[in-house]
Amino acid sequence: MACTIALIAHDRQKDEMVSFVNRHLPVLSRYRLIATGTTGKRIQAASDLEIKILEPGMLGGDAQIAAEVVAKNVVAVIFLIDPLYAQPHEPDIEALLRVCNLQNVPLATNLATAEAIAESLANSVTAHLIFNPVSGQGNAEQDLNLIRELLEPHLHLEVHQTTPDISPEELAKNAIASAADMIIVSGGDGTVSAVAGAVMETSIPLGIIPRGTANAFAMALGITQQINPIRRACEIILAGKTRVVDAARCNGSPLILLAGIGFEAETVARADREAKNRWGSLAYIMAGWQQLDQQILFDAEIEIDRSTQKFQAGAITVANAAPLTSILAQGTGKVVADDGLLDVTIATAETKLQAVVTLLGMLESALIKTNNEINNVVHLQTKKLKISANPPQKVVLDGEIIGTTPLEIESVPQALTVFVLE
Ligand SMILES: O=C(CO)COP(=O)(O)O
Repeated sequence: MACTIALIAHDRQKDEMVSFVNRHLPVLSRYRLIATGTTGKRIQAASDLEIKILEPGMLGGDAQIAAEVVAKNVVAVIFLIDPLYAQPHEPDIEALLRVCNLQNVPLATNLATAEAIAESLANSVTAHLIFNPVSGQGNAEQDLNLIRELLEPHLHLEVHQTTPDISPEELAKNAIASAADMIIVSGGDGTVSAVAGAVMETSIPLGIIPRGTANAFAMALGITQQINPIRRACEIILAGKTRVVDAARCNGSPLILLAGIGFEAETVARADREAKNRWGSLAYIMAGWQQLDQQILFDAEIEIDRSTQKFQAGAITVANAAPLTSILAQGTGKVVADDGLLDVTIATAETKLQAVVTLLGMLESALIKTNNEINNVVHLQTKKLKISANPPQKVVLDGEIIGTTPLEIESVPQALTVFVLE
């Protein structure tokens, strides 16, 4: 977490420290702040800044800050020293100054240098990385070290790891609240979707470092590759080129890839964690083969613009973005991620002609397309729709089962700014 600033002032410099902090609130609020005991309390009383207060300097506070510097957590130390007074804990002060020099951490011991550091921090980029350590099949510790090695020389990186108790969405909301210049998510599609849900409509650019099983969103945007995917993703983020793409909401949850009921949902439900670990993305395909001859039909009802149509279906997918490999979403070819439309693909039980006739009533608000190569598959595009099924069907949303039908899905055009290759 090399995104911490340490604040320390000797007694006759404390007023100076308080007014320095108040002058630079917008910059300082973007960082995690730590301070020695009395300094921290003075700053807290004079501002709304969140600050971690350590022991008073005299009781080892400087030594605690030195330990954070050694742990590479600190991006700058502002230490307003009293040059006219000898402190009883001089050895601790010397140790702190020494480790800053050893670790090459910017260190201000007077106000003029503190101002120069504040100006430099105001011009630097703070990135919050939301990292899911249990995504995919790689070695999470090695992956995180590589990401830090690649990104930290260029931006102030604050790393937040997801745990069973702390969701990626919660971490993303905290990052937004601390005015992050960019948010980077590293994990599988579920983690990317949760973070994107918090980031959508904020205009904070989103970097994606895919480390999941399928990485479908990164694939759909062309920002992943087989060889060195982490290195490639970091290079794309550092290059700074962004693209604005759509997102969607499904029953109030974020949707960046697709919602599926019937075949797609049953397939995901079958590809359990053990299978995914063993087979990687093959797990989805294998589960699909098993599902194919067991798929039962259901009565579906689709509502678009208050017009409702009923038919028998085996699978329905509603895609915001989808890689070319996601066959069921690609009714007529490429799903376009920035057209403001959802791509709905319906595998019906009837002949395609009958299905098109059934759905013709929707033509006013939805565009119906068909692909001659695939029988019984109808494709349409719309901004929003409702789907219900009888019997109720499992629903998969961006790779995770979220419950059962009914569904209400709405496109949120131009909701996400994502770092991309071109
Ligand atoms: O003595 C200090 C640093 O050496 C400052 O400590 P306090 O912030 O607790 O006064």
